[in-house]
Amino acid sequence: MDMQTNSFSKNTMPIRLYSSEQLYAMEQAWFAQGNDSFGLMQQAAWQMAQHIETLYENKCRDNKSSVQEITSRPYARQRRASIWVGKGNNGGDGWLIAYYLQQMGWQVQVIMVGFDKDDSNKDDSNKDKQDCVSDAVKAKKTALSANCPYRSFETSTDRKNEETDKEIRADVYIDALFGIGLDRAPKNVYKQAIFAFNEAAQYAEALIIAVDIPSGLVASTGQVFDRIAIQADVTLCLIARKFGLHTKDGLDYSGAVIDIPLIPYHLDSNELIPFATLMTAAHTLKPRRQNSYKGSYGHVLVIGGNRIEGSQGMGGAAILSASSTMATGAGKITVACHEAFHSALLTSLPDAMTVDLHDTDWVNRLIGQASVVAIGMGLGRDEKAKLIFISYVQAAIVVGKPIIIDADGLYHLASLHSENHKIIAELKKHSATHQVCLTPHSGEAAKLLNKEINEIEADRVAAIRQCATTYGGDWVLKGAGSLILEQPSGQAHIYVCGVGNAGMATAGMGDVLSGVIAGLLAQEDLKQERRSLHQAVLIHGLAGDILVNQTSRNDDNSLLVGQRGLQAQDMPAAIRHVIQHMTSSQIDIK
Ligand SMILES: NC(=O)C1=CN([C@@H]2O[C@H](COP(=O)(O)OP(=O)(O)OC[C@H]3O[C@@H](n4cnc5c(N)ncnc54)[C@H](O)[C@@H]3O)[C@@H](O)[C@H]2O)[C@@H](O)CC1
Ligand SMILES: Nc1ncnc2c1ncn2[C@@H]1O[C@H](COP(=O)(O)OP(=O)(O)O)[C@@H](O)[C@H]1O
Repeated sequence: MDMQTNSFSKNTMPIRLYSSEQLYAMEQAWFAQGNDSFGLMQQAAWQMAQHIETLYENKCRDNKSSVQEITSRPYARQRRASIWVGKGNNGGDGWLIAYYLQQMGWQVQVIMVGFDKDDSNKDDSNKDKQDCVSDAVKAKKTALSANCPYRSFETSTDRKNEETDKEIRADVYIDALFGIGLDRAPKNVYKQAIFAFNEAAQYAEALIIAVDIPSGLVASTGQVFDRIAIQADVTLCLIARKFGLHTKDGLDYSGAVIDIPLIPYHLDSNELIPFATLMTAAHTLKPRRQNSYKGSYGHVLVIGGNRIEGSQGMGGAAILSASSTMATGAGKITVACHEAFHSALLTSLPDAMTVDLHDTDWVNRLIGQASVVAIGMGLGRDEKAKLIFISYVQAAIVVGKPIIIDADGLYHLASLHSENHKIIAELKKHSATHQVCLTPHSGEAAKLLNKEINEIEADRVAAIRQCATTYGGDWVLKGAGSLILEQPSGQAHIYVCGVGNAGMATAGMGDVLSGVIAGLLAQEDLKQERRSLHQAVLIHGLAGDILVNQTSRNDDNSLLVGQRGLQAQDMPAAIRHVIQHMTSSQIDIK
């Protein structure tokens, strides 16, 4: 991969992401080479303890109100850590962190969650002989032999009325309840413990550290069940980056992620193919040739913006898409929309040419002339719109054009799939030799796969893979941490978009994305990866970030909008800004 990128964020290198299964496989491969599993746990915990101390010192330093306290005494009182442990190896890490922190002079308290009533006093020598929990048991014994204070977590029913909370009010709360082994919703004592942990840590205004992954977050999917998860400030990620930290709920619960690599898995010649790749920087764009003209940068045909009799119009979708296309630098654009919107379109985008969406002869002729066809944005879902969709997609296939399908186009595609319409197979065949990009959100993906939205959300990677297998082409599954699946030579690779923000959760943002994709694809002077689908998604996300100032160098404050109130119509100006930075020398904006 060409690593020349232009960054609007601190980390510019792509980051390989892995699933729980891959993480376990890495560990096993390491142990199979004769390396000791408890030794690895000790290393992990020791390094985490060091990080925790540094993070806490940094927090104190950054916290202006405590500056005096800090300067007047390095540690006037002992630093205090509350470490919540589960029964698995993640809990094992927690016990050892307690052990090392205590050695480093911290006052620690371990809160055991899910242990049997008398587990705390039990001699674990028998259990020790069992393989499944031996490292965690050894870790616990290590901590107990050093007299680390501990107690069992008390559920609301266990707790006696007169008893007050016995927990220390800690400076740092450490979550070692579940790691990558979490495979179902935390219930009963675990659920209560997670809520109690969050509440206690927030009340104490403490630093919240998650060991490996916040408990409650599923490493392979980024899903949190019913909002039951530890809300971390920092996640200390062991061995390799977990996919779930960077998409969906992971973005809300993980905080800053610090890698603790531990084993040299990347040096292994049988290296695992990553589950996905996290991208936060776009590829730099080369300047245009001086001796060029509009035809050198492609002609995009946007087909959408319909008005269905008796219902509302959707001209805005086509206008937003077209404006974004032009903002990326496409040479020419024609919009095939309902005649009722032509004047509105020309008022907001005089650069565009227009044609009546229902004038099939003209539109078919234009499909032959265009470099890229983007169809579906505000196209409408009625039968007439469906027939138009079929006819224009077929025309684009016949003349061998790249096709982008979004919004209502995806709706028709889903319905055509359920009817076994031949266009599905034709499109798939076309996608083997031409670029076909499809951009559903979870609701649209659910229709395309004939599933419920929660099934899509439960495993977005599986969903995007299934979309690609069923329909062919390259895909974006939109949302927080959008997934992008590209299969340039038949081999699917998944990217996670590491930029973008919740301000972009507004109507019309998807239309903007389809415009960016079309605009890049049309510019054939750019190399393949510079007009790839993940590049388009990154530009879209970076533009959204510039508008809400999630970049360190937002030198054009006139663009600033903020998350609430961000509108899709703000995007073209921001896209131009991003493209301009990407075309000049590398700039670090965060
Ligand atoms: N020696 C090692 O094997 C190492 C392990 N490491 C740590 O080990 C962790 C993985 O350990 P484990 O595989 O033991 O997994 P966990 O510690 O995440 O716990 C898994 C256990 O919890 C149970 N469980 C899962 N979901 C549950 C739920 N919702 N409610 C109740 N119980 C639930 C599972 O059935 C299983 O028994 C990593 O995340 C990492 O923190 C690291 O120390 C690196 C070295
Ligand atoms: N929370 C978020 N974080 C990052 N990006 C987001 C977020 N919410 C929405 N987006 C992005 O905004 C766009 C919204 O698209 P879509 O839902 O199709 O909107 P519409 O149909 O109204 O045009 C997608 O590219 C999506 O990834």
